[in-house]
Amino acid sequence: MERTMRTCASGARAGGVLVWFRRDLRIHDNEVLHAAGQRARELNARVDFCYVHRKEHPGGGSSEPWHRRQGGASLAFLGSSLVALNEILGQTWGAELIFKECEDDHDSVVSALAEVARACGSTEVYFGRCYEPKLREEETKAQLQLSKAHGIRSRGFNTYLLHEPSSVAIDMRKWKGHFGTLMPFYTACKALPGGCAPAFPVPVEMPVRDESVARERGWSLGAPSNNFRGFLFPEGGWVKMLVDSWSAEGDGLSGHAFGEVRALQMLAAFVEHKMKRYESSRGYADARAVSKLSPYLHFGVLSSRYMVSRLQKAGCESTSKTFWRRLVWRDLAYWQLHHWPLMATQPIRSFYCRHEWRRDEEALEKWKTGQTGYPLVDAGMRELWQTGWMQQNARMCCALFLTEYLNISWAEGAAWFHDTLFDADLAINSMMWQNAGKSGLDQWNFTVGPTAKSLDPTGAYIKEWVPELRGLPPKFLHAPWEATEAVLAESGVELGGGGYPERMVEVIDVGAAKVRNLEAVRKLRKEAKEAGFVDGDGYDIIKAPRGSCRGAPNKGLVRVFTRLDYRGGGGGQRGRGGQGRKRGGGASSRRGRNKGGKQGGASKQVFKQLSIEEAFRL
Ligand SMILES: Cc1cc2nc3c(=O)[nH]c(=O)nc-3n(C[C@H](O)[C@H](O)[C@H](O)COP(=O)(O)OP(=O)(O)OC[C@H]3O[C@@H](n4cnc5c(N)ncnc54)[C@H](O)[C@@H]3O)c2cc1C
Repeated sequence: MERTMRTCASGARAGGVLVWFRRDLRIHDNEVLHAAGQRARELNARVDFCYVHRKEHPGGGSSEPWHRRQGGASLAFLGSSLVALNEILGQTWGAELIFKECEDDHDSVVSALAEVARACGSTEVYFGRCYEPKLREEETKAQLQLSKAHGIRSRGFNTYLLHEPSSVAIDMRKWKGHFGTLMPFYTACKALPGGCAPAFPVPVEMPVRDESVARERGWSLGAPSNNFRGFLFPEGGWVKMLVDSWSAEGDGLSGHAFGEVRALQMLAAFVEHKMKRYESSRGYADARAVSKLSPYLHFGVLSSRYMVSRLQKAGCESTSKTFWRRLVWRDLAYWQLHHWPLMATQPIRSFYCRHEWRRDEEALEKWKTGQTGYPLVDAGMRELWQTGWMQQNARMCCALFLTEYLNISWAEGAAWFHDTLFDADLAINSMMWQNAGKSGLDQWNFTVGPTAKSLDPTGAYIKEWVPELRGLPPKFLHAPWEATEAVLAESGVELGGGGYPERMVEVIDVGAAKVRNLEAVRKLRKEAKEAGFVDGDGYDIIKAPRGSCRGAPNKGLVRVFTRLDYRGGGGGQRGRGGQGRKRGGGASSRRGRNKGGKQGGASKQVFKQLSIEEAFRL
């Protein structure tokens, strides 16, 4: 990045542009910065930069202690990213990031913005659009009130996604398969005019002020970092452990662990060293072939559009089709959130709200704290707690353990992940947990069982996160209960008592546990069938939200993928004894699956008897 210090000509008139950073905490590929710089030059004025922090995290709302609050871990990542942003603004243009804290309501955000704008003499506010329902609402309100009450113009830009969610509609005249999975979405994205816009370079010049507005007013600045740390890390302990675990992440990379410099270095290192191995090795829990870029993407420290252009140059589409589509999955999650704004808590297949989940606080707590007695699950959950991150197949393994084996609601799991993940992302987390709970658009057609060796063939991952088992010979690491008393004694391993926990009683027989869950799903689907939510071929039917597709038959009633074992057929999953489908292990490619026969089938008859309103009131 080229560094240029450019201050505003003395005597510049008031009337500048305030850049309101949100989920675009970077200076590379940021259209907001280009537009603001250009506009300020037209006005012969200055650009100022601010971040408005709602005291409650946007995903939150609970009154639990700070560190348990929704989004707690990702809040730590946010704080560190703001420190890094302030540093890079200073280094690049000699600018500062004004940090303004306010209450957790839209009016307070608008007041804070207006106060900063007034202090800076800004008459316009430019920002990157956000796509979570609460944040969308926030910006709509801000634009209206800034204009009406304060005479401040505002402009939003898409700095976050490859495609605006509202612009993508699946063409059901051309797509004959299931609705809402990756391929029809990807096809719809590719059909959009203009495709994905090119990435913006870092602006060479930026008209910024000489003096510090924040210091004059006694407001916080990004630097010194204590301002953020004092606010965001009040308890040390857990949060400090998370931040330190990422700061220690070396890979020979230099600089701040959380800013865009690090993200760009990580992307370059991924392309050079890991991309070729992604197809074959992405499924290992030890993260040897994945990018670990998720928190940077979540907060917009890394631009997804820039990432695509970098991957394109590196020939990713042919080297790793799966990685090439990862950011399409990300867009798909936001498209789902756009159309199902309540999907963090409400099943997309609405009738799955009748699923009889178990309520069992003790079991849930054991799962959260990595004390289930299944080493792979416990390793994942402990890594999550200690680092705020877990590899995708490990996430799936832990998620399926909760939903399919313990029959505890996906919503409980989603809430815990949302609190403890560094990359906690309302859209992606909700999509994945809905799928794990079978109420999402894409019921997972596989299982990653709690003893699946494919994630950790040598047991090194288990050894790292479950130190109680380190002495065991590798062949027993996934199932220590299979070791004889003599082997346990020789290895210095104790099961139960003060040692590693015995398996939870309800899942000692994993086969029976899965059958319990299968029966619960079949029961609710029986009722759903009577109500007309299941078509003649046994597929679930949902009503496609307005704007999500074109040309859907049956007044927008569309068929969604439904597992074979739910439809009454044999095992709907490949693999035996809880093994993952294949080593690469993703949730995608189910060859032939999406060619799903005729749309609607016999359900047309059923729906004739029930009005749509009646059906969807159920
Ligand atoms: C139960 C569960 C919960 C999850 N919750 C989150 C979450 O809150 N936030 C989050 O970012 N990811 C979530 N994921 C998706 C995925 O596990 C992570 O994105 C990935 O593990 C992050 O590691 P990475 O950056 O090395 O991924 P890579 O494999 O290197 O992929 C690169 C990027 O692509 C995107 N991506 C990858 N997989 C997916 C996916 N399935 N859906 C959408 N985008 C994807 C992410 O932005 C990721 O950083 C969840 C997965 C599961 C099974």
